[in-house]
Amino acid sequence: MINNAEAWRILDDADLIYSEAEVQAAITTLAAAISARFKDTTPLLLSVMGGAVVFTGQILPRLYFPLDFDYVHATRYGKTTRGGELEWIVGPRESVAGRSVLLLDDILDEGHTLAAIRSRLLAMGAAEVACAVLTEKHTGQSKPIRADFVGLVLPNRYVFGCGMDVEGAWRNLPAIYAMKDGQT
Ligand SMILES: O=P(O)(O)OC[C@H]1O[C@H](OP(=O)(O)OP(=O)(O)O)[C@H](O)[C@@H]1O
Ligand code: HPA
Repeated sequence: MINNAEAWRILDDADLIYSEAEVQAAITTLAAAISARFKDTTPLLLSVMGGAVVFTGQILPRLYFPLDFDYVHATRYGKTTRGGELEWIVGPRESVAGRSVLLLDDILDEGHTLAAIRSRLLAMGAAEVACAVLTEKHTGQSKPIRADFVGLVLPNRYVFGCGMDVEGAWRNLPAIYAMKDGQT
């Protein structure tokens, strides 16, 4: 991980994109939309670790329907700000067969992570796979997947906070920041 001084420098230089209050309002709105869609379904919620940890913890108590909960762990950015090959750390368990699955993640960026997870779940027999993301980045490029539920739209910059890390740091911030242009 980057050192303490570097982490503070990145935060000092960053631009606030969404305040904590805006994030909380978006999660409340998302929770209502997801609850309306799944109230008769009892889906399996799968949190995509580690970035989804904050979003998952904040949205779960606002979801008003019976659900099963589990997680997968996959990464393709590691401690960098550029995506690479997807590395599986914990895959889905066999119990997804026949289930309606809702993936929760912090960010849909280029879309390769959620697309790969969805493919693997469908290959394991999941009946349907929907995606809810706290944020989606407007990359200007086509993506291999669409999210069914999107909380907040992001500019095409490297962001951090609310579960999203910059070189391992600052997942714990309650608001969302963008790194100063040219810093990545
Ligand atoms: O749409 P994509 O371009 O594929 O990027 C999105 C993914 O990138 C981040 O994960 P990361 O690989 O950084 O691992 P992390 O969850 O441990 O931060 C994030 O949590 C998403 O899962
Ligand atoms: O902009 C980002 N920030 C943090 N993590 C990410 N994973 C994909 N894109 C990003």
